[in-house]
Amino acid sequence: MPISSTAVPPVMNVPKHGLPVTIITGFLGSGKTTLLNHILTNQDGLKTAVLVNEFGEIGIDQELLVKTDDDMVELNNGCICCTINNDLVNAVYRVLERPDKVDYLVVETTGLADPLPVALTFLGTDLRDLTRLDSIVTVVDAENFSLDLFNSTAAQSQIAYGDVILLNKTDLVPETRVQELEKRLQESRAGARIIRTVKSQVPLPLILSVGLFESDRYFSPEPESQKAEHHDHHDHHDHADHHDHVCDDTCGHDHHDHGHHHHHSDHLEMDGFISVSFQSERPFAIRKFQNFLDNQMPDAVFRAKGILWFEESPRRHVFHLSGKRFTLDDQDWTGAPKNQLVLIGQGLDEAKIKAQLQACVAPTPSMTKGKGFA
Ligand SMILES: Nc1nc2c(ncn2[C@@H]2O[C@H](COP(=O)(O)OP(=O)(O)OP(=O)(O)O)[C@@H](O)[C@H]2O)c(=O)[nH]1
Repeated sequence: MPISSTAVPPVMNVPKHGLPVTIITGFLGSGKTTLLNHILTNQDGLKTAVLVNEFGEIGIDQELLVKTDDDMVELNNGCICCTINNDLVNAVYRVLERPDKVDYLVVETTGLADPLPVALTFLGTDLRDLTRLDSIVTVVDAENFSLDLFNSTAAQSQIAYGDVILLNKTDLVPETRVQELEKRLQESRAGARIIRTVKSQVPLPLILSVGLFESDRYFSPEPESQKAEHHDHHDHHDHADHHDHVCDDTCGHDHHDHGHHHHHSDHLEMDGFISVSFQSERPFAIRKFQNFLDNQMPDAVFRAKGILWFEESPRRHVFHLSGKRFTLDDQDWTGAPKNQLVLIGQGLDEAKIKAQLQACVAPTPSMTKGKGFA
């Protein structure tokens, strides 16, 4: 890869320009964290810093990412998708100012993020001179994808701005479906490099340091293919230079009041998604949790992920649900066992779901005394 690995100069002399950046985007559960793990385990001597932005109060992704020294930088769970964002700018500065040289930066957005404002954060602030936006990589779930995905503007933008599109989870669908999706993706994002993957396994030279990002597309006269759809997405570097949190109209959402300060949850409500987070210091009773999954969890839950602890098992269980499919993989605990679970979907009744999950928690041993349990 064309990235130098020269001896580390003293911190003040580290050239701060030109850190290559790849943005990983893609809808909920498409395989972004899986891709990040693939990158981190195959980075081949490069020092890759990672910024992860999650939707939900609990950061599950940090539990799911492979550990590579101190390469991981977690970004707050605040939304980085809605406007030029100081949190993101500050996090990138922290990466640039590290004493040990970082060769590459990968930013994973939430599954509900529009990647364009994230890109504009790199192009429209002082970061423009310190970083080099290499490409936007969009991960698509071949099993759950549809072009009108939940009427989510973010989901559509993810496709529209992908320089590389990984058509992932191709193991879960027939070849005819893969071909149909390839055709549709090609139509909606002419010129993108589309790569079929299973478990986001892609040769890294195809996605990193590829120089596919064309900033001209973002700051010059509107490209034909995007004209109708993204009319508002251009010539916003003036706004960006202000580094403020006032939402401009770069985020693709349907804002009517452009002057107001805009909290991140507003637009997520527009797309109708909310997240419900649950934690407990006591394990679940496995049959109760099974009952929750089978009979109580609303169909509107599209994505769930968690680290689960069951009374009946000494293992740590990693739980994923995407669409209708769920998996439960077991591992050894590294820290003290506990339950951490995030559910994301449209129109969820947060209080009800929390109460249902609370009812899955196994009674403390003292409560079962005298009831016939050993
Ligand atoms: N069968 C199959 N499962 C996959 C594939 N890629 C990822 N998965 C699984 O899909 C689930 C979601 O993957 P993640 O990488 O966590 O997805 P994500 O895009 O980071 O999810 P969010 O951060 O919630 O948006 C996990 O259980 C993965 O193991 C694939 O190609 N095939």
